[in-house]
Amino acid sequence: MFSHERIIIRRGPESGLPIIVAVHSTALGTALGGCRLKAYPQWQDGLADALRLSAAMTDKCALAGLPNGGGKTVIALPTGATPDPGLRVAALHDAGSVIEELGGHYATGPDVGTGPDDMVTIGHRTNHVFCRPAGAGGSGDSSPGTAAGTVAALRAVCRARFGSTDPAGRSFAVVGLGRVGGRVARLLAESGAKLVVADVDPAKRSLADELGATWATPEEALTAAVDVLVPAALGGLLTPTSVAALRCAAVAGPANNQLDTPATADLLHNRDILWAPDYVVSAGGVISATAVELHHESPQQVTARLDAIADTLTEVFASAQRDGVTPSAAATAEARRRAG
Ligand SMILES: NC(=O)c1ccc[n+]([C@@H]2O[C@H](COP(=O)([O-])OP(=O)(O)OC[C@H]3O[C@@H](n4cnc5c(N)ncnc54)[C@H](O)[C@@H]3O)[C@@H](O)[C@H]2O)c1
Repeated sequence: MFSHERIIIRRGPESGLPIIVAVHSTALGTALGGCRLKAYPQWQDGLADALRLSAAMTDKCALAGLPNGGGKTVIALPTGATPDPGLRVAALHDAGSVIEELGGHYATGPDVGTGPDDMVTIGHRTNHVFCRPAGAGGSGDSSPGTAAGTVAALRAVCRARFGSTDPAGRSFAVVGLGRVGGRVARLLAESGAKLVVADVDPAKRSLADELGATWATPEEALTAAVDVLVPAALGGLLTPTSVAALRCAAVAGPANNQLDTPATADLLHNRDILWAPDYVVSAGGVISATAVELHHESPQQVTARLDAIADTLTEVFASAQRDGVTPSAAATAEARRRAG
């Protein structure tokens, strides 16, 4: 079903590249969604990405309790192309001009292929942009917020699965020790959790040693006998094959798009492994990125929003159990209820 409010597709006048801005919903407020700069076999593949990701942002914002809807910008590069700095600036200016035309119905931030510095460039054409570097008046790195929201989510998972929110004495396998995963591992260790950690980058082993965690290969961590598996690297970790090999009671982490297909949520459910939908768990990033720049909220309000991720998950788990559906289905139903 076609459900998007507005889609603009334009050959950028400065770059000549396809600029796609999809506004899925403004029912709750300004649509939010990052600017993706990526190579696609056909520009239409970029359009498909913009449609899918903008709809997902509507669900994410609704479940994060934000007064916002979902949108997305895609700058579609030809396959194999790496834009020179001049073309990159031109493309970001083109995207900014389209966003400005939307008059505040949509605001953008970083996504695959763009970062906080690029938001400064987009900001030459529009003020409807967030997550600029802290030195440029923005909120800077969103990963501390994502990590804090993830830990709140893990507490809700522990309550649902083990009857207590306390991670002390519980075991967690953290796969990916990057900006978010490294912080999550540290916060869990400080709470007295037992950790197995993994990363493809051997340099991350020093963090494992510092935290007193067991270092493992990503494959070993995935199938470790732990209470909770925490995916914090790339998406697509949960497949029919990997789910069959899991030895954890729950899976909850910040990695985006953890399921290879939506049907894998049923496989987890059938194995009685509690899966916390990733777009609920990882919402701390968009919450913290927009709090200062768009919503002018105090640190206390931001903390309350991050903590509320736990309440949302608790509601999702309860309604899933009540209705005999997966947490994934319950989260989608709740998002639709909130976003109208
Ligand atoms: N940064 C945020 O605020 C934010 C917000 C929402 C969601 N996320 C998602 O959280 C995940 C982590 O984000 P990040 O910002 O920490 O990224 P990052 O690039 O800083 O860290 C990713 C880490 O995973 C490791 N890694 C890559 N492939 C791996 C594999 N196969 N097995 C084990 N480790 C592997 C990398 O070496 C790196 O240390 C991503 O899926 C991201 O989309 C991040």
